[in-house]
Amino acid sequence: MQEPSNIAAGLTASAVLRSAVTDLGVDWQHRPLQPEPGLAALLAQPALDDGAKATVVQALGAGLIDVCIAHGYQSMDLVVLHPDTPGLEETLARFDRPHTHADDEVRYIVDGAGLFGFFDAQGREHTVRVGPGDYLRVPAGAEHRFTLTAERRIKALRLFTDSAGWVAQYTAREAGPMAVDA
Ligand SMILES: CSCCC(=O)/C(O)=C/O
Ligand SMILES: [Fe+2]
Ligand code: NI
Repeated sequence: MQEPSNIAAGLTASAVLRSAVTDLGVDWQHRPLQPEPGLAALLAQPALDDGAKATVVQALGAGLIDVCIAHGYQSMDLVVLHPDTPGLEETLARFDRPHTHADDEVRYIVDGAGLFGFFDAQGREHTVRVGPGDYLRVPAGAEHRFTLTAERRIKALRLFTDSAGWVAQYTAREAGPMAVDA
């Protein structure tokens, strides 16, 4: 049984993190995921073929139509990363360096977990661990980075205004490796 002081400390830390991330313009919500059994079975698979990815987007994308309308997102896809993803570490190396994007970075996590780091004006990093049901919208130009937890597994819907090229523009910030045990 946690001591009340620890519970209070935990709640305070969470509120401080949420406040810091929100102050950076990041929209961080929890939208509970309630997949029907067939979809849950798909999400439980490590890898998905294109047909299965399209099924997931079709089933869960409708729940995000409000943000598509509010922010003009035109397309959606599903990113699937798992331990046997070819070139996984090289892919992660592209995103665990502080960077920005010319477009919003919008992710709805539907399986697995990930870690986003956000940098404030004082150069402090605020790390958010996301899991199923977590929705994040990182506004264009907001400095961040991303990696996977030790589980090396995530499935996330990605919403785009323009999916022409999801390019990371690296900033000059020096940052050590992200702690993956968050
Ligand atoms: C799970 S999204 C893959 C990482 C990515 O697209 C990005 O830009 C992270 O900052
Ligand atoms: Fe990014
Ligand atoms: Ni939930």
